[in-house]
Amino acid sequence: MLEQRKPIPVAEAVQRVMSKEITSKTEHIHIEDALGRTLAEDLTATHPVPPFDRSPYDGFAVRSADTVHASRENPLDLRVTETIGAGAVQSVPVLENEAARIMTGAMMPAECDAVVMLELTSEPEPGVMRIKRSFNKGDNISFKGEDAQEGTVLVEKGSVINPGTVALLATFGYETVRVASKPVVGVLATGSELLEVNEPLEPGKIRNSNALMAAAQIKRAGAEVKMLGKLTDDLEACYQSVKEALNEVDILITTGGVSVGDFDFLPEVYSRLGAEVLFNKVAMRPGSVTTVAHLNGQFLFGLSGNPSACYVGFELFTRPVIQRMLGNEKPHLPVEDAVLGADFTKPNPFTRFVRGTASIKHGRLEASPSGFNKSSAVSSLAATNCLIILPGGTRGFTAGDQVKVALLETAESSGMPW
Ligand SMILES: Nc1nc2c(c(=O)[nH]1)N[C@H]1C(S)=C(S)[C@@H](COP(=O)(O)OP(=O)(O)OC[C@H]3O[C@@H](n4cnc5c(N)ncnc54)[C@H](O)[C@@H]3O)O[C@H]1N2
Ligand code: MOO
Ligand SMILES: [Mg+2]
Repeated sequence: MLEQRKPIPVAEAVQRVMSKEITSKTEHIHIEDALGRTLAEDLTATHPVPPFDRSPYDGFAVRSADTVHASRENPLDLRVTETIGAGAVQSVPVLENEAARIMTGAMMPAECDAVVMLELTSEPEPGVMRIKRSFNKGDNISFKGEDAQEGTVLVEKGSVINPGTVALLATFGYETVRVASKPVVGVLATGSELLEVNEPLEPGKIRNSNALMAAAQIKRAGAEVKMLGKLTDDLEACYQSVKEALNEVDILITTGGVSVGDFDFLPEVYSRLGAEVLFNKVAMRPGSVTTVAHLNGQFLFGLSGNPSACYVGFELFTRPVIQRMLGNEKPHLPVEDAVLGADFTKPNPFTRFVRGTASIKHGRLEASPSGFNKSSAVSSLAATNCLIILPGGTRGFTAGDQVKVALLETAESSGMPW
């Protein structure tokens, strides 16, 4: 008798995966390699920024008290002590009725408390500057610590390093930074019908697109890929390869062979390995046969062979595990409200994750199915940047309906949205 699988709701399936202990490792990397990696330590201001009071303009540093009576009718002449360029410091004190010529970014002379822009001055004679108005204490100064105070946490652990974060790392002298290690995700495709990408088609065969698609998804999710090749539908070979693969990777993805066919051997492989099968049927389309097993702290994602089902299974179940291993407290896809841009009339008892294209139209998010919509579809995946979530039930949906969409190509993440 064929085993009857019991479908569980998507939220419960995700919960079963995420409730396992998911640990992360960290490593030190060079700042030049930091873009896109995830901080494993808080980025703290190790000194004030700016580190000293400095001039924001090319001009003159003055003592404001000297300028109190300066006006158009009563211009004030100050003797210029020296020129201080950025990187230099004053070499002589600025005494009463003196000013120092100073350039943008240069450290303020200790005795001065205001800066006058070059454009507001004239030079009645060499070595003398003239102003026609008064200045207040603090005018035109970039104050020590105005940008960041020492000890402030500027970027929290778990954040993805962007160019701005890199600027801060450099500012505070982090030549190396502690980041989450990228989990290594192995990809093993199963199926006797599979050809290599460079092989010509033959009757009954297709090229192995899932493995490279999954590899791209793994990279998009922030992890490292280990391509483990493809296998024919042979139980012994599948068992041996999966077993060996587990020694080489943090997470293992297989594609195909998880349904109930005569050559779907993954269920038997999990059983032989003694792995705990968290679920083998999810109330969703596509990807209902997605199976997740767990063995000695390692996840085995048995993604469907059907390309669209494989794609969706990865984004719902594998991505959050990768994100959690990268230290992300909100590891799930962000889900937003959108307006359905086209009819989708075919009802389904299971929740549908329709591959869609979302864009901002007239100030609101609109999402339409991105093409051919079967679980086996590959052609609609290129235009996919979201999954349109259509709840299961007896009715279809029409253009203009309010729907939820899970966004795939944003750096945003969310807490449990299902
Ligand atoms: N009697 C039933 N049959 C099927 C059921 C079911 O519940 N009862 N479920 C269907 C659903 S839903 C799906 S999804 C598929 C899942 O099948 P498997 O995950 O076991 O995958 P395979 O049988 O190995 O292949 C399915 C399909 O995908 C193509 N494929 C496989 N690998 C790749 C690859 N690497 N690149 C591109 N395409 C691939 C394969 O040729 C098949 O066409 O089962 C249904 N059947
Ligand atoms: O698992 Mo299948 O993808 O539901 O269509
Ligand atoms: Mg099958």
